[in-house]
Amino acid sequence: MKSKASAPGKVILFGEHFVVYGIKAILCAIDKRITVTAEKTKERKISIKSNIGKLELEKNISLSEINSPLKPFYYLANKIIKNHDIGIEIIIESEIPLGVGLGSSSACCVAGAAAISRLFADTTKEEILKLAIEAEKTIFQNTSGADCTVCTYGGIMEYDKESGFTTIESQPNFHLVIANSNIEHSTETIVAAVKEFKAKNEEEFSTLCRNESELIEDVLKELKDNNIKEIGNKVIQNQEYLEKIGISNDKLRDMVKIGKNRSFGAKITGAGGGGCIFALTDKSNLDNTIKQFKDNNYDCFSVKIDFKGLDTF
Ligand SMILES: Nc1ncnc2c1ncn2[C@@H]1O[C@H](COP(=O)(O)OP(=O)(O)OP(=O)(O)O)[C@@H](O)[C@H]1O
Ligand SMILES: C[C@@](O)(CCO)CC(=O)[O-]
Repeated sequence: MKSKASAPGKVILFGEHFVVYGIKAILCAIDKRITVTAEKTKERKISIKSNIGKLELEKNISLSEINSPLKPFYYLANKIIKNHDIGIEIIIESEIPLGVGLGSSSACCVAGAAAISRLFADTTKEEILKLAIEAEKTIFQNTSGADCTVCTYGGIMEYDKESGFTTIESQPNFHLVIANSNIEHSTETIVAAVKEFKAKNEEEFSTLCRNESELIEDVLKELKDNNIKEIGNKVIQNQEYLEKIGISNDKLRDMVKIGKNRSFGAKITGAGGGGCIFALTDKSNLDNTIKQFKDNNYDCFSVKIDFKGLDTF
């Protein structure tokens, strides 16, 4: 028997990094997915295959001995099958570029947790999310949990570490144009750099947290009225806060400038340091925004909000 699950990637619209320190963020799932297939095998091994590599190991190996990006899958498989006299084969297929802020790791953890656990039981989304966050912590200990949450439930939501998520019901009709700097980042490293910035600039950081929090409350109001122009202005404002905490660079700044030319606003999304920016558009300026990026030789594509979230089949 095979068990298959897919989960979407994500874009953080507002509040990355600050969310790690308890501030609310607004994020949405996007229509690019990772699909994981899991199958029980007679050979008592855990075998994982993906476009980024392969891993085949016995059960019950200590995680500290595993130095592979496929570690979250090993963690999930071992946790779930360790007391069963079987092995497991896991296959990963991805439409989400890796390490560029679009939530490839969370989509992997959510789809992996669902595909593997559902070989044995009808796990709920809540149980799957809990497993996925545990798995993500094997590569990124300090995760706020925001990414796995939106990859599980889909749609657009507000999220904070303490209260979890609330779905935003207005279902805005955005088109997001994503431009990729093609500079890979490690989320863990950038989050650690922000922690250092905070330690050296406590006062400035708490002012920025307050500003971000106010900005997010304003955006939540604008979302109710679908006021895309004003939301675009808030995107521009949020980018300024990200500049201040040091997660931007010359290439990202150039991309944001180009993105702003025709769209309602543009900013980094996710950890930064490299990765992607998005430009907020609707039908009226989608094509012109894409053209701006292409004319300047930047890789770009448009995405829409995914309202489905985790899918199992
Ligand atoms: N196709 C894939 N196959 C297997 N594992 C993958 C794949 N894509 C992503 N991953 C997992 O996700 C990790 C990349 O996570 P990272 O947090 O650095 O980037 P991201 O999730 O794309 O960006 P962000 O967290 O900023 O949204 C990889 O090291 C690997 O563990
Ligand atoms: C940078 C960060 O805020 C988002 C990464 O996609 C980290 C996190 O929320 O875990």
